[in-house]
Amino acid sequence: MSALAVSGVSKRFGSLQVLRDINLSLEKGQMLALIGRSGSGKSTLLRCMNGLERIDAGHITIGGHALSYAPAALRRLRQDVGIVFQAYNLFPHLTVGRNIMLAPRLVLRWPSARAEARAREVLATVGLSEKFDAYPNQLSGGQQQRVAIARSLAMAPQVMLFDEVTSALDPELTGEVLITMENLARSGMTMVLVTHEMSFARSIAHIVAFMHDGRIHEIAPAKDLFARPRTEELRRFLSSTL
Ligand SMILES: Nc1ncnc2c1ncn2[C@@H]1O[C@H](COP(=O)(O)OP(=O)(O)OP(=O)(O)O)[C@@H](O)[C@H]1O
Repeated sequence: MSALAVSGVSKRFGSLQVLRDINLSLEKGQMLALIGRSGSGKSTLLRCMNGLERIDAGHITIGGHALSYAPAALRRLRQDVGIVFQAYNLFPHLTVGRNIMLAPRLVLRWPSARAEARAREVLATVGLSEKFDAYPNQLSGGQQQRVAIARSLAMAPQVMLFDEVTSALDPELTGEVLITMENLARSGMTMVLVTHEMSFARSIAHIVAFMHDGRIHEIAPAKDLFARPRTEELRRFLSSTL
């Protein structure tokens, strides 16, 4: 059974067709990178995967559950699918630990001690155990992004989505987020990431999908896609990113 399956998905915003007949499937522990020009539909596809955007046609299945928009099903989906954005959106007035404990406390209604234990566990996963009592403004951008990842992990998702998570970071901080994501992949997490950084996609993803005009134009194992682009569109895109 796939950890994530997308079949025949289409989506339009008014008269603009943004996604056209998207099909893909990921096994547990696989990492997919979505690449392509600005406006090709990458973020929209990612947002459809956790119900932030509604699809017009097709099906999305996560961990065997079909996506539906009934409120209870959406709540369940948001627990199963974590999403991390370019902006970390940590609450500045709460410590790192409290930021991470918030969703388990409010959504899962966990008692404080259990939420704290979970927060310490996921903070260790991203290599920031010693920052439990720090405030976000005492951390670097890379550290804040790792806290944002930990905050998502606290809900024990089956799939993690990353939208341009390194774009706001200085290049020297990108590496630490990359290591965190590689460790997650090794632990068996299924992941989808949107990125403009080809070196990031090349070094971290198992599978890369090139989106063009709302379609998956090429999809292949990372090493094949970059070494042997099959279409003129991908060749042109890759040379524009050099
Ligand atoms: N909420 C919305 N309402 C209307 N149009 C939208 C909305 N969100 C996105 N779009 C349009 O859909 C198209 C695809 O946008 P999307 O953000 O998915 O592209 P992208 O490939 O992720 O681009 P980028 O790399 O710039 O983030 C664009 O033309 C965009 O302007």
